[in-house]
Amino acid sequence: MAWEPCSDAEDADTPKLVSAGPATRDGVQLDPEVVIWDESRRCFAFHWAGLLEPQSAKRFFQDLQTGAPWDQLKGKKGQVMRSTCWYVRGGCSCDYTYGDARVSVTQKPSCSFRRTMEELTALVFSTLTPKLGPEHWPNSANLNYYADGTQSVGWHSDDESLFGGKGQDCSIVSLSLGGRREFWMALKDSSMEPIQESVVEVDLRDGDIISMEGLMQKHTVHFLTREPPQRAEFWPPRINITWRWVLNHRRGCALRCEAAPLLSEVLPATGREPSKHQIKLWREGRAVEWRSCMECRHNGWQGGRNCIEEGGRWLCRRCADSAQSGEEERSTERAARLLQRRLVEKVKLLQRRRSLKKAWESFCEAGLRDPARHTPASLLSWLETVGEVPDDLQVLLQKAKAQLADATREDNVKVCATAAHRPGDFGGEKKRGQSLAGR
Ligand SMILES: O=C(O)CCC(=O)C(=O)O
Ligand SMILES: [Fe+2]
Repeated sequence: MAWEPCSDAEDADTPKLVSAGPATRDGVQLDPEVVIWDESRRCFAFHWAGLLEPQSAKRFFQDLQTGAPWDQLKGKKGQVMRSTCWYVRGGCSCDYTYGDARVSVTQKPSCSFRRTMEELTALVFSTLTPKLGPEHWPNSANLNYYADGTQSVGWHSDDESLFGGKGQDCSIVSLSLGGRREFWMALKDSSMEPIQESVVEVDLRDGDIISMEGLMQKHTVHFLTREPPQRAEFWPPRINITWRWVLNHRRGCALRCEAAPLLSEVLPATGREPSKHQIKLWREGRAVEWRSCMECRHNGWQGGRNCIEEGGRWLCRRCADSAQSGEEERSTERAARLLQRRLVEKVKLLQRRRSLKKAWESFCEAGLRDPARHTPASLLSWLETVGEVPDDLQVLLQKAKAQLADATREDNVKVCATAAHRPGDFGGEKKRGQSLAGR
């Protein structure tokens, strides 16, 4: 079964989703990609590429990398699986237990860590869901630090009773900072194992948000893939923050007796027409087999991942994409060049006004006054500061900013991809990856 609607449907009330925002940055609406819209199971997931702008993503990454009270989680053989940290806010003091780990609240988080988390929470939720008052923002966040590609999280659901996600709608909002990693979601079978054919693969990059809402934690599991140790260093560190709403507070927590309103009661109606069943499966109806990709031999899970047959070879999504993307890349480059030329001309034109010439010169404090030597991102940011982005470029501006942000991130990622796609002799793992308890 790929991901068909189920006959034993869940409650069909229109979902009230944090993801219905609508997310808005600088007055411009940012529409997510629908990754999962399954009304029959009440499962919803959305992806915003680059919701955080690269400069703030970078600053928050640095602040958290050095300032969060990380605890290393170790596997049975003593290897570091990842580092974690649990943050509570708004009066909640609950610990978080999952698998065989209990993540205690840091007794006295440093002022600077608290400040960073509060600032980040405010930035993310005022952008993502501007209609939701701060009093309804999530009261907790789980943070993960992955030092390289070997560190990951095994298949699991965040279905602990703390969040009530087995019986009622439960929203989780996840922010990625730093290196790109692959995030997989799948329907789970009766033994909590992922159903391989239903695996949905998403690349998460710096500044991206992915949400899981409704009954995702009841029906699905998710996973952050691991890269083989031979190429671990090609995967830059990544931080992930998943905000959650603790509903069932523990004994001893001041919020235990407070009847918090259900998030669904305070959220505005979705405004989104209930749509057809929509699952982002990359292979578009083509037959898949679970096997080791013949190109990259990525270890995926249980020795493989979904692959399609391409010219007699079985390739994973990433390798099939790079086999087909030559032409696409050229047209993206061409579009970027045309945009750059247009922006240069605009800046030159504006410099004929004395006040704007001065503004441009002070913007170019490092001495690069020739607009042609600036990147489109820099030209755009100056045009924005002087309120001179032409109307017809507004939409393009947002798109270009996202693309440029992506391209900047891709610089890093290209290094990884080159290495990751180098055929190697590191065979897929034959053993099962991580168990749920060992996540
Ligand atoms: O790092 C990620 O993207 C996933 C983290 C996660 O699933 C969790 O913290 O429960
Ligand atoms: Fe999770």
